[in-house]
Amino acid sequence: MTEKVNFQDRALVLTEALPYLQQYAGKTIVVKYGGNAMENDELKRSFARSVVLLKAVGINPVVVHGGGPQIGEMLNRLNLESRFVQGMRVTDSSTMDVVQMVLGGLVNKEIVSLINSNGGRAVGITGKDGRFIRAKRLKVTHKTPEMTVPEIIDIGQVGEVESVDTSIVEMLQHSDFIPVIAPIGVDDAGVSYNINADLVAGKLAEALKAEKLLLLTNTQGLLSKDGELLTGLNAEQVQALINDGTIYGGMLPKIQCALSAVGNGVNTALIIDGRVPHALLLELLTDQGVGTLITGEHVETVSGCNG
Ligand SMILES: Nc1ncnc2c1ncn2[C@@H]1O[C@H](COP(=O)(O)OP(=O)(O)O)[C@@H](O)[C@H]1O
Ligand SMILES: CC(=O)N[C@@H](CCC(=O)OP(=O)(O)O)C(=O)O
Repeated sequence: MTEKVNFQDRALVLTEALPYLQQYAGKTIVVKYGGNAMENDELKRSFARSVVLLKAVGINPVVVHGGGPQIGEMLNRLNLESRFVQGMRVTDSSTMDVVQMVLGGLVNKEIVSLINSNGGRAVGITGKDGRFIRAKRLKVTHKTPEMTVPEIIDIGQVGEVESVDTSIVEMLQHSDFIPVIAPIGVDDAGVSYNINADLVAGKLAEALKAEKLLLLTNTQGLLSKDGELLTGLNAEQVQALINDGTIYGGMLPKIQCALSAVGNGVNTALIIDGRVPHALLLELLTDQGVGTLITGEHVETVSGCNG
């Protein structure tokens, strides 16, 4: 009897997925997999299986990964310092070497292998491949009320995305591969740039005209100072939360790229908890959407409904 109920529950879950499968069939979903959401092997495996499942049912996932904690760990092993300014890693040339080793090598190939060993066909690239992510040096400034002009802070080889050539990603998608992208860009002179992975995911989602941008991180979503999930915010309210320090560090580029993406043609952006096993499937294919939804009009909390 118990078994019968279980089977019925499973069938219900599958039928519940039908409208979402129909809605997302053939659509591109850009998934940013944050280094903080890669907590353990089981979570990484469940992420890879979710990505493979999405591809198998006709959705086009494009993975952009981070790896901030993994870079930090390697810098530590090499006795090099990790320093951040406004959420961006200060990147001198030795740090850039480590960033390329860890993001383009270790992390990228681990995700590729996990997807492949779970039946998918992933290809890992950085923005230097085919020079598809053109970058320029990110200008960071700082101004206190006492200062008349902002001071420029040199944070080294940190880049922002200047343009994205989508042809290599589209070629992979059309050949049924799953692109797995490390956030490294290059300029005309061949200089490499360390780019925050949220910014790459946002710009790529815009360039690909993606249906959704999903940012998987290690919090439930955008939180207030009391740890409550935030709801119903517009861009101005978000700016106020940045000014009063509620949004800081790694959440800054996340919320900014999400707002930019939905302002530039991506239907919705969501910040979701990547520590929940199969968070991707829960968000996309069930009624149990979780996290903070960002649309053109406002930022809201999704719970019990799919954004
Ligand atoms: N208002 C906020 N709500 C949730 N997290 C926040 C907020 N402000 C700052 N953060 C920080 O942002 C972090 C997520 O960004 P980050 O560390 O870069 O993760 P990821 O590796 O997933 O990109 C959270 O762990 C938290 O420390
Ligand atoms: C400029 C800059 O800060 N780049 C990031 C790139 C990795 C990243 O963004 O990783 P997460 O998504 O895990 O935070 C860094 O060096 O940590």
